[in-house]
Amino acid sequence: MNLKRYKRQDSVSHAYDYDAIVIGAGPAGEAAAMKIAKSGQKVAVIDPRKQVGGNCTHVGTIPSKALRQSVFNIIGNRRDPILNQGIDYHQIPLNKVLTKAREVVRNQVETHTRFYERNQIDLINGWASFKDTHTIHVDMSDGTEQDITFEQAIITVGSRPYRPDLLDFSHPRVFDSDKILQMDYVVQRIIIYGAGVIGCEYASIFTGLGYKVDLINTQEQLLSYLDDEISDALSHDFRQFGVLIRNKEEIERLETYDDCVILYLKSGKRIKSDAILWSNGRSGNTDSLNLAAIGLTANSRGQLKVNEHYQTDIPNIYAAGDVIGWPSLASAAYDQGRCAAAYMVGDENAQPVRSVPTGIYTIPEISSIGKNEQELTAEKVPYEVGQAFFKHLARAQIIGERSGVLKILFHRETLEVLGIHCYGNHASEIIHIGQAVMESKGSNTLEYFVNTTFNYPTMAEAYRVAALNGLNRVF
Ligand SMILES: Cc1cc2nc3c(=O)[nH]c(=O)nc-3n(C[C@H](O)[C@H](O)[C@H](O)COP(=O)(O)OP(=O)(O)OC[C@H]3O[C@@H](n4cnc5c(N)ncnc54)[C@H](O)[C@@H]3O)c2cc1C
Ligand SMILES: NC(=O)c1ccc[n+]([C@@H]2O[C@H](COP(=O)([O-])OP(=O)(O)OC[C@H]3O[C@@H](n4cnc5c(N)ncnc54)[C@H](O)[C@@H]3O)[C@@H](O)[C@H]2O)c1
Repeated sequence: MNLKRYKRQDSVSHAYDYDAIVIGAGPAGEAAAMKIAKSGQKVAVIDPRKQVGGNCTHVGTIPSKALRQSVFNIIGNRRDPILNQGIDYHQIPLNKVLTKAREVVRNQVETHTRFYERNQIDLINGWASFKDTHTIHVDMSDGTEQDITFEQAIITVGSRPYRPDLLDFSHPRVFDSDKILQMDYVVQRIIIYGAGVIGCEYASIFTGLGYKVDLINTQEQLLSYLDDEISDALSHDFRQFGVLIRNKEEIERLETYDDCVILYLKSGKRIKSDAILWSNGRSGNTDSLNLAAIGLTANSRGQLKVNEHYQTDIPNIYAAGDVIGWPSLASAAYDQGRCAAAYMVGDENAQPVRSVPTGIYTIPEISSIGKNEQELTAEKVPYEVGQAFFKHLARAQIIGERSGVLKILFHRETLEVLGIHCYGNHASEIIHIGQAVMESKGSNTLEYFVNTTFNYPTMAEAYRVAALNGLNRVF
């Protein structure tokens, strides 16, 4: 254990304005603030946004997921002869499709603001930067400035899209994942540069709206950390929906015009399109924090190093969420923030975040937990596969989800569940049944799924079907 305990001196603590300061009101900051407040300490959260929720609520997870749902509904309506009203979605700019998303953001902000109020957490509206290890300077949104002293602090400033100098993001046809939410004109074609999670999710959204998508991937295959079969299924479906995927390509330059952009690739290819969405990575928001004043440095991606208690090299300063890198998910950010705060208030039994499921909201969804086939093969683990195809499930047929698969990877001798991979709608929900079984000591084997009666008809039944399929392969 590498905990550098910061000794709390009661006589000194009252000399500070706050027991703890949280810098950033995203999921990591919110969770940390709640935990600290519930432990009876005086805490304030600083954020330049007038509303809580962080990038997660305003430009990241929430708007992109709500947008995806609107597009999913549009696709469903288009396929349904009764609901299809002949609307030409090509004529609707993206920022109009976002109407529902804005309502969700509003509701989320209201809900979370109440959490802060009920727990008497002070919200300070401004940019924070360090003066020393116990003083934070705030450039307040009303133009004033103030210095606030604290006993401990946690940095939860999140991340922003990485913007290479090569591109002019002020041009109306050049977007990143924040700016795309304001796209107010109609396009027929779009280039997505970067086929990470954001690039793939937006490829689904744009094809759902009927745009032609050129997806430029700098890697050899889509989302290479996924099980190969799932990654292949995604590539196959993307191509079916009209996405032109170009793997192992790299930008040379981008020419921008009033009515189009032209992307030149190092391989010599050129692609002309109406606009480009750059989705190639993110950087931690550490540059405005004046870290030099406390002797901390961030890496080249603006991220901070922490120990297993989310403590930076400065004992009274912690960090959590996107600013510490892996896994850069809202799901994990919340748990990391709460766990870091637990250590801050002296609870040493808190468990750091280690096992995180993948939930990718392409259309259809992808979700997984545990090892994939490539990893198990490389480790020479004697594993077997059980599969359930959605098209054979009664529930899937009823709701019209014909494409999709659930794969369970298990040890062929002990039957221990080693990995679960799901491709198909509701995958991000379905995965949690398998996750619970994998985490339950003593009953984490395939037998659980065989000996359990599932509601019928359900998507969850896929577990029993896949388990029996897998057992039939064991000899
Ligand atoms: C398009 C997109 C889709 C995503 N989809 C998903 C998804 O489906 N599921 C998922 O789990 N994750 C998803 N993510 C990732 C998720 O949004 C992030 O992991 C999450 O927002 C990280 O939370 P955080 O608390 O670390 O910081 P953030 O949400 O980034 O919030 C940080 C806050 O700190 C504030 N701040 C920055 N600098 C300062 C400063 N100097 N002083 C004071 N405040 C400051 C910022 O204003 C911001 O409000 C997505 C991200 C993007 C971009
Ligand atoms: N459904 C979800 O869970 C979901 C959805 C969207 C985004 N996210 C999160 O948002 C994050 C960003 O997603 P993404 O698709 O932009 O990127 P990514 O992290 O998948 O990476 C895309 C590519 O950019 C490169 N890169 C990353 N940061 C860079 C930097 N600062 N400078 C140069 N290159 C860099 C990476 O090496 C990779 O080749 C991911 O970590 C992801 O977890 C999650």
